[in-house]
Amino acid sequence: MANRSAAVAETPIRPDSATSTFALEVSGLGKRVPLPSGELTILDGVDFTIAQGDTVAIVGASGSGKSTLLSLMAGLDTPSSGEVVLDGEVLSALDEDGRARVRGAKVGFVFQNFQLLPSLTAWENVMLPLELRGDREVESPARAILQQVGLGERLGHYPRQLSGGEQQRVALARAFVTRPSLLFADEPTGNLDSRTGQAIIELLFALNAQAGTTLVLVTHDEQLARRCGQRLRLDGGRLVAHESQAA
Ligand SMILES: Nc1ncnc2c1ncn2[C@@H]1O[C@H](COP(=O)(O)OP(=O)(O)OP(=O)(O)O)[C@@H](O)[C@H]1O
Repeated sequence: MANRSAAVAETPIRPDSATSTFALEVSGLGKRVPLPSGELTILDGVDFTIAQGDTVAIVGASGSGKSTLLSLMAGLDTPSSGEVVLDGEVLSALDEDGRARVRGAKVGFVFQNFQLLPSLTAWENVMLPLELRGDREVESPARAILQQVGLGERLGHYPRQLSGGEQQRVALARAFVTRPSLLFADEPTGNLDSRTGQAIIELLFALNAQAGTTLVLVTHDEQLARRCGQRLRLDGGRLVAHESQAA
Protein backbone atom coordinates (compact mmCIF):
# COMPACT_ATOMS: atom_id res chain seq x y z
CA MET A 1 0.00 0.00 0.00
CA ALA A 2 2.68 2.48 1.00
CA ASN A 3 4.68 1.49 -2.06
CA ARG A 4 1.70 2.06 -4.32
CA SER A 5 1.12 5.55 -2.88
CA ALA A 6 4.80 6.34 -3.26
CA ALA A 7 4.74 5.13 -6.85
CA VAL A 8 1.78 7.39 -7.57
CA ALA A 9 3.52 10.38 -6.02
CA GLU A 10 6.54 10.01 -8.28
CA THR A 11 4.80 11.07 -11.50
CA PRO A 12 2.79 14.29 -11.11
CA ILE A 13 -0.28 14.63 -13.27
CA ARG A 14 -2.43 17.70 -13.81
CA PRO A 15 -6.03 18.03 -14.92
CA ASP A 16 -6.37 19.69 -18.33
CA SER A 17 -8.86 22.28 -17.15
CA ALA A 18 -9.37 23.84 -13.78
CA THR A 19 -10.34 27.35 -14.65
CA SER A 20 -13.62 28.16 -12.91
CA THR A 21 -13.94 29.32 -9.32
CA PHE A 22 -16.14 26.39 -8.45
CA ALA A 23 -15.69 22.86 -9.68
CA LEU A 24 -19.41 22.33 -9.12
CA GLU A 25 -22.38 24.56 -8.51
CA VAL A 26 -25.62 22.78 -7.74
CA SER A 27 -28.77 24.89 -7.39
CA GLY A 28 -32.38 23.93 -6.77
CA LEU A 29 -31.66 20.44 -8.00
CA GLY A 30 -34.64 18.12 -8.11
CA LYS A 31 -35.33 14.68 -9.54
CA ARG A 32 -38.79 13.20 -9.83
CA VAL A 33 -39.90 10.03 -11.56
CA PRO A 34 -43.44 9.00 -12.48
CA LEU A 35 -45.18 6.29 -10.49
CA PRO A 36 -48.51 4.63 -11.34
CA SER A 37 -49.98 6.44 -8.35
CA GLY A 38 -48.36 9.84 -9.01
CA GLU A 39 -44.76 10.94 -8.72
CA LEU A 40 -41.77 9.92 -6.62
CA THR A 41 -39.51 12.76 -5.48
CA ILE A 42 -35.95 11.42 -5.28
CA LEU A 43 -34.18 14.77 -4.82
CA ASP A 44 -35.70 18.07 -3.80
CA GLY A 45 -34.16 21.56 -3.86
CA VAL A 46 -30.52 20.59 -3.35
CA ASP A 47 -28.05 23.53 -3.29
CA PHE A 48 -24.29 23.58 -2.68
CA THR A 49 -20.97 24.53 -4.24
CA ILE A 50 -17.67 22.64 -4.33
CA ALA A 51 -14.32 24.30 -5.00
CA GLN A 52 -11.68 22.82 -7.30
CA GLY A 53 -9.50 20.33 -5.46
CA ASP A 54 -11.99 19.68 -2.64
CA THR A 55 -12.67 16.19 -1.37
CA VAL A 56 -16.36 15.64 -0.70
CA ALA A 57 -18.28 12.71 0.75
CA ILE A 58 -21.98 12.31 0.08
CA VAL A 59 -23.49 10.40 2.99
CA GLY A 60 -26.95 9.38 4.14
CA ALA A 61 -29.18 6.39 4.64
CA SER A 62 -29.90 3.91 1.88
CA GLY A 63 -32.44 5.38 -0.52
CA SER A 64 -31.73 9.01 0.48
CA GLY A 65 -30.75 9.92 -3.10
CA LYS A 66 -26.93 9.80 -3.00
CA SER A 67 -26.34 7.87 -6.23
CA THR A 68 -28.97 9.91 -8.05
CA LEU A 69 -27.24 13.13 -6.98
CA LEU A 70 -23.87 11.79 -8.12
CA SER A 71 -25.25 10.82 -11.54
CA LEU A 72 -26.80 14.28 -11.98
CA MET A 73 -23.54 16.02 -10.99
CA ALA A 74 -21.56 13.91 -13.45
CA GLY A 75 -24.02 14.55 -16.29
CA LEU A 76 -25.01 10.89 -16.50
CA ASP A 77 -28.65 11.76 -15.74
CA THR A 78 -30.81 14.85 -16.26
CA PRO A 79 -32.62 16.73 -13.47
CA SER A 80 -36.35 17.46 -13.31
CA SER A 81 -35.56 20.94 -11.97
CA GLY A 82 -32.58 23.06 -11.06
CA GLU A 83 -29.10 23.20 -12.47
CA VAL A 84 -25.62 21.71 -12.29
CA VAL A 85 -22.68 23.85 -13.42
CA LEU A 86 -19.65 21.61 -13.83
CA ASP A 87 -16.34 23.40 -14.21
CA GLY A 88 -18.15 26.32 -15.84
CA GLU A 89 -20.42 24.22 -18.09
CA VAL A 90 -24.17 24.47 -17.49
CA LEU A 91 -25.14 20.83 -17.97
CA SER A 92 -28.88 21.50 -18.34
CA ALA A 93 -28.14 23.71 -21.36
CA LEU A 94 -26.49 20.80 -23.18
CA ASP A 95 -27.98 17.90 -25.12
CA GLU A 96 -26.71 14.34 -24.62
CA ASP A 97 -23.87 14.85 -27.11
CA GLY A 98 -22.82 18.01 -25.28
CA ARG A 99 -22.90 16.27 -21.91
CA ALA A 100 -20.88 13.39 -23.35
CA ARG A 101 -18.28 15.90 -24.54
CA VAL A 102 -18.07 17.48 -21.08
CA ARG A 103 -17.81 14.06 -19.43
CA GLY A 104 -15.04 13.02 -21.81
CA ALA A 105 -13.10 16.23 -21.17
CA LYS A 106 -13.63 16.80 -17.44
CA VAL A 107 -15.13 13.84 -15.63
CA GLY A 108 -13.95 10.47 -14.39
CA PHE A 109 -16.46 8.05 -12.87
CA VAL A 110 -15.76 5.00 -10.70
CA PHE A 111 -18.62 2.59 -10.14
CA GLN A 112 -19.05 0.30 -7.15
CA ASN A 113 -19.02 -2.85 -9.28
CA PHE A 114 -16.06 -1.68 -11.42
CA GLN A 115 -17.95 -1.99 -14.77
CA LEU A 116 -14.87 -3.06 -16.69
CA LEU A 117 -15.52 -4.58 -20.10
CA PRO A 118 -14.84 -8.32 -19.65
CA SER A 119 -13.69 -8.90 -23.23
CA LEU A 120 -10.97 -6.24 -22.98
CA THR A 121 -7.67 -6.48 -21.13
CA ALA A 122 -6.82 -4.10 -18.30
CA TRP A 123 -4.76 -2.03 -20.76
CA GLU A 124 -7.54 -1.95 -23.37
CA ASN A 125 -10.10 -0.96 -20.72
CA VAL A 126 -7.95 2.00 -19.73
CA MET A 127 -7.28 3.00 -23.36
CA LEU A 128 -10.99 3.09 -24.16
CA PRO A 129 -11.90 6.57 -22.83
CA LEU A 130 -8.94 8.03 -24.73
CA GLU A 131 -10.05 6.28 -27.93
CA LEU A 132 -13.64 7.46 -27.41
CA ARG A 133 -12.58 11.08 -27.28
CA GLY A 134 -10.38 10.65 -30.34
CA ASP A 135 -6.90 10.84 -28.83
CA ARG A 136 -4.17 9.62 -31.16
CA GLU A 137 -1.83 8.63 -28.35
CA VAL A 138 -3.62 6.01 -26.22
CA GLU A 139 -1.26 3.13 -25.46
CA SER A 140 1.46 5.00 -23.66
CA PRO A 141 -0.74 7.08 -21.27
CA ALA A 142 -2.84 4.01 -20.44
CA ARG A 143 0.28 2.00 -19.66
CA ALA A 144 1.73 4.83 -17.55
CA ILE A 145 -1.34 5.17 -15.35
CA LEU A 146 -1.64 1.40 -14.88
CA GLN A 147 1.96 1.49 -13.71
CA GLN A 148 1.03 4.30 -11.32
CA VAL A 149 -1.68 2.16 -9.71
CA GLY A 150 0.77 -0.75 -9.38
CA LEU A 151 -0.54 -2.88 -12.25
CA GLY A 152 2.25 -2.40 -14.77
CA GLU A 153 2.79 -6.16 -14.86
CA ARG A 154 -0.89 -6.94 -15.50
CA LEU A 155 -1.57 -4.97 -18.70
CA GLY A 156 -2.61 -8.01 -20.73
CA HIS A 157 -4.82 -9.57 -18.09
CA TYR A 158 -8.60 -9.68 -18.41
CA PRO A 159 -10.87 -8.55 -15.55
CA ARG A 160 -11.68 -12.19 -14.68
CA GLN A 161 -7.96 -12.77 -14.02
CA LEU A 162 -7.79 -9.88 -11.53
CA SER A 163 -8.93 -9.66 -7.91
CA GLY A 164 -11.66 -7.23 -6.86
CA GLY A 165 -9.11 -4.73 -5.57
CA GLU A 166 -7.07 -5.01 -8.75
CA GLN A 167 -10.19 -4.50 -10.88
CA GLN A 168 -11.04 -1.42 -8.85
CA ARG A 169 -7.51 -0.10 -9.46
CA VAL A 170 -8.02 -0.64 -13.20
CA ALA A 171 -11.33 1.23 -12.87
CA LEU A 172 -9.52 4.07 -11.10
CA ALA A 173 -6.85 4.13 -13.81
CA ARG A 174 -9.59 4.27 -16.45
CA ALA A 175 -11.27 7.16 -14.61
CA PHE A 176 -7.99 9.09 -14.26
CA VAL A 177 -6.40 8.44 -17.65
CA THR A 178 -8.17 11.41 -19.25
CA ARG A 179 -6.83 13.69 -16.49
CA PRO A 180 -10.34 14.71 -15.35
CA SER A 181 -10.78 17.83 -13.27
CA LEU A 182 -13.47 15.99 -11.27
CA LEU A 183 -13.62 12.39 -10.19
CA PHE A 184 -16.93 10.90 -9.05
CA ALA A 185 -16.96 7.55 -7.28
CA ASP A 186 -20.02 5.62 -6.12
CA GLU A 187 -19.08 3.43 -3.14
CA PRO A 188 -15.53 2.89 -4.43
CA THR A 189 -14.73 0.57 -1.52
CA GLY A 190 -18.17 -1.02 -1.22
CA ASN A 191 -17.31 -4.40 -2.74
CA LEU A 192 -13.84 -4.72 -1.23
CA ASP A 193 -12.50 -6.12 2.02
CA SER A 194 -11.34 -3.46 4.46
CA ARG A 195 -7.62 -3.77 3.69
CA THR A 196 -8.10 -3.59 -0.06
CA GLY A 197 -10.61 -0.78 0.44
CA GLN A 198 -8.01 1.12 2.45
CA ALA A 199 -5.51 0.75 -0.39
CA ILE A 200 -8.06 2.19 -2.83
CA ILE A 201 -8.73 5.12 -0.45
CA GLU A 202 -5.00 5.88 -0.22
CA LEU A 203 -4.76 5.77 -3.99
CA LEU A 204 -7.71 8.13 -4.47
CA PHE A 205 -6.28 10.68 -2.05
CA ALA A 206 -2.77 10.37 -3.49
CA LEU A 207 -4.17 11.14 -6.94
CA ASN A 208 -6.15 14.06 -5.48
CA ALA A 209 -3.07 15.42 -3.71
CA GLN A 210 -0.80 15.31 -6.73
CA ALA A 211 -3.28 16.31 -9.45
CA GLY A 212 -5.64 18.66 -7.58
CA THR A 213 -8.54 16.64 -8.92
CA THR A 214 -11.84 17.30 -7.14
CA LEU A 215 -13.08 14.08 -5.52
CA VAL A 216 -16.80 13.51 -4.94
CA LEU A 217 -17.51 10.17 -3.29
CA VAL A 218 -20.74 8.46 -2.29
CA THR A 219 -19.98 6.29 0.69
CA HIS A 220 -21.40 4.44 3.68
CA ASP A 221 -17.82 4.11 4.97
CA GLU A 222 -17.41 6.43 7.96
CA GLN A 223 -13.62 6.22 7.79
CA LEU A 224 -13.63 7.34 4.16
CA ALA A 225 -16.17 10.12 4.88
CA ARG A 226 -13.94 11.42 7.69
CA ARG A 227 -10.97 11.66 5.29
CA CYS A 228 -12.91 14.08 3.08
CA GLY A 229 -12.76 17.84 3.57
CA GLN A 230 -16.55 18.16 3.28
CA ARG A 231 -19.55 15.98 3.96
CA LEU A 232 -22.93 16.44 2.30
CA ARG A 233 -25.66 14.61 4.20
CA LEU A 234 -28.86 13.65 2.42
CA ASP A 235 -32.09 12.57 4.05
CA GLY A 236 -35.18 11.78 2.00
CA GLY A 237 -33.77 13.55 -1.04
CA ARG A 238 -32.98 16.78 0.79
CA LEU A 239 -29.59 18.15 1.77
CA VAL A 240 -29.82 18.29 5.57
CA ALA A 241 -26.18 19.10 6.42
CA HIS A 242 -23.07 20.42 4.68
CA GLU A 243 -20.18 19.92 7.08
CA SER A 244 -16.56 20.93 6.65
CA GLN A 245 -13.86 19.02 8.45
CA ALA A 246 -12.19 20.81 11.32
CA ALA A 247 -8.69 21.74 10.23
N1 LIG B 1 -35.26 5.61 -12.13
C1 LIG B 1 -35.87 5.42 -10.95
N2 LIG B 1 -37.17 5.05 -10.91
C2 LIG B 1 -37.80 4.88 -9.73
N3 LIG B 1 -37.21 5.04 -8.53
C3 LIG B 1 -35.90 5.39 -8.52
C4 LIG B 1 -35.17 5.60 -9.72
N4 LIG B 1 -33.89 5.94 -9.38
C5 LIG B 1 -33.85 5.94 -8.04
N5 LIG B 1 -35.05 5.62 -7.52
C6 LIG B 1 -35.41 5.56 -6.09
O1 LIG B 1 -34.96 6.77 -5.50
C7 LIG B 1 -34.45 6.55 -4.20
C8 LIG B 1 -33.02 7.04 -4.10
O2 LIG B 1 -32.18 6.21 -4.89
P1 LIG B 1 -30.58 6.30 -4.84
O3 LIG B 1 -30.05 5.13 -5.59
O4 LIG B 1 -30.19 7.65 -5.32
O5 LIG B 1 -30.32 6.18 -3.28
P2 LIG B 1 -28.96 5.97 -2.48
O6 LIG B 1 -28.98 6.95 -1.36
O7 LIG B 1 -27.80 6.00 -3.40
O8 LIG B 1 -29.17 4.50 -1.90
P3 LIG B 1 -28.10 3.33 -1.53
O9 LIG B 1 -27.28 3.86 -0.40
O10 LIG B 1 -28.99 2.19 -1.12
O11 LIG B 1 -27.32 3.03 -2.79
C9 LIG B 1 -34.61 5.04 -3.95
O12 LIG B 1 -35.81 4.82 -3.24
C10 LIG B 1 -34.67 4.47 -5.34
O13 LIG B 1 -35.41 3.26 -5.36
